[in-house]
Amino acid sequence: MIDTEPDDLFDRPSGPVRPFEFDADVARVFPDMVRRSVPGYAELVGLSGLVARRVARPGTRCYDLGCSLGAVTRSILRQVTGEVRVVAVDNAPAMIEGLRARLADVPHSGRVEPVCADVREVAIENASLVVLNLTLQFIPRDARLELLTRIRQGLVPGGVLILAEKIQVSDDRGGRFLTQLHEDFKRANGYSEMAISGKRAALDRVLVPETIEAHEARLSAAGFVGVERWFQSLNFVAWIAWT
Ligand SMILES: C[S@@+](CC[C@H](N)C(=O)[O-])C[C@H]1O[C@@H](n2cnc3c(N)ncnc32)[C@H](O)[C@@H]1O
Ligand SMILES: O=C(O)C(=O)C[C@]1(C(=O)O)C=C[C@@H](O)C=C1
Repeated sequence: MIDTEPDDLFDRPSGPVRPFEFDADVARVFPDMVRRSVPGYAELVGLSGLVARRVARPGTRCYDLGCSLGAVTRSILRQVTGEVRVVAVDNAPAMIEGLRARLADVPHSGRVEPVCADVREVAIENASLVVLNLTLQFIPRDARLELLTRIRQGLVPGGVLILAEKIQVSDDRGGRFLTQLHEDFKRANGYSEMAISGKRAALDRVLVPETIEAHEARLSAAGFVGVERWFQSLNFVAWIAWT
């Protein structure tokens, strides 16, 4: 088992803001970063495996799009036995390298196909499950509908999409409260004020969140006939969408 290193990437004053990138430094600390930054992350990953168990059919594929180090891929492997392949896609070479290393001692990892590519360039075919866990938010906004439409077209009958995103909250008291609580969550997990504000600046215009309403309207526009919001922790929301 490969350990994660502690995330201290934003703990030093860094001069001009550099846009956030999924480079080798982020890949090295990613498990610690995502656990301390995304409330409910472990639960979401575990539940995604249970969704896979329910929907994956022998002879089909599960896609983990924007797989990072493969937490969702491993969750699927833990829950789904039998003839199901998992296609794990990320365009960050350091993430795919880390995924391969983490699969080395995982049972049934021969069923995983790691792919280093842009998710917009990857064919989605014969899919019983597609997972976009905290990935769509990094895709240019004008490319999101086309990606979701291709995913919907690649699903077999009964197949589902799991979409999980940081959401844009409204600029009212309730929305501001969620944002403050998310920052409290980071503080409670040991992030400094400098780290919180440094990362906020680096993510600006890189992670582009949208409202719950915008996501749900786009899922319908992409042709999904059923959309269920099944998970929310502060300003992180997940949907299941089916054809
Ligand atoms: C927040 S991480 C996803 C976390 C991961 N799904 C998990 O559950 O641990 C976002 C990932 O999406 C990847 N990514 C962003 N844009 C991408 C694109 N256009 N194509 C492929 N991967 C992309 C990043 O490299 C990064 O690893
Ligand atoms: O919103 C933040 O501050 C985050 O850190 C969120 C987030 C994400 O949602 O992907 C951003 C970058 C890292 O990948 C981990 C978590």
